[in-house]
Amino acid sequence: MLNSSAHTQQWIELNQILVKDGEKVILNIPHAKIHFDQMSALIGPNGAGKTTLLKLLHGLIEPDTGTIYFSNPALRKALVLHHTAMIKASARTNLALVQDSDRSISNQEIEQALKHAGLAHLADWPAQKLSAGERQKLCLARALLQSPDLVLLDEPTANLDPNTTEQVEAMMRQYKQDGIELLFSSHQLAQVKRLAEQVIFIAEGEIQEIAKTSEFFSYPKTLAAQRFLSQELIQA
Ligand SMILES: Nc1ncnc2c1ncn2[C@@H]1O[C@H](COP(=O)(O)OP(=O)(O)OP(=O)(O)O)[C@@H](O)[C@H]1O
Repeated sequence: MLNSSAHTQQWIELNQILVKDGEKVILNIPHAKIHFDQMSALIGPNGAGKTTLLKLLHGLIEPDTGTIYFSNPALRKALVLHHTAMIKASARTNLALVQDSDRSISNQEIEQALKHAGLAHLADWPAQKLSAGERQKLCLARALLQSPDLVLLDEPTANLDPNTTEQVEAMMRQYKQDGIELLFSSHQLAQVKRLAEQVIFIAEGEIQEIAKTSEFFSYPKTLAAQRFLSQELIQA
């Protein structure tokens, strides 16, 4: 049984989860309980199942078998995927799309969100012309407008330069300070050490370890994690 720290309030419990594509098993999680009082990072090799797990936790995809329990069934979740499509319209219009699903979001809140994301000067700019970093900030702002309790982020700073990475990380820290729980996937282990208090390590579709970040990097328990980390050290 995989269990993250036991003294927390919000958690998600996965039981007998299988996600398949035809005969191919993409996720196989007999049991895991993930607590969300800490910023959490989802790490693992390419193709391990990180994006699929984020989509599953969000509810964007259903498991083939198994159940997912939330400590709070009304938990509001937002998902920021690595490549988010933009419609051919301004940054403001793309942000305002959230009003389609939540009519209570005011135009004033849209303007505030643009400002907080540092995008006020680009509000009328075509979204397709935004840089990767500006797009990502827009996606984070869009997630925040949904008043989520938990934000799931898929590689939030992939392809971003160090300065923009820092800005996105600052937004993530701010979320956390505002009481929003965060789970992000990343291939940047230095970033994971900087931001995350808890690591969820996944390999070959299976959650192998859930541990405090410092413990995971100092004393990885599973062979899969030891191999993963030693390869990273060789590549560094
Ligand atoms: N819609 C899909 N249909 C079929 N197979 C899929 C689908 N989505 C993902 N897969 C497969 O599931 C496995 C896990 O993919 P996933 O994108 O979740 O991994 P990941 O850990 O996020 O990878 P990466 O680090 O490379 O982004 C891969 O083998 C992938 O090819």
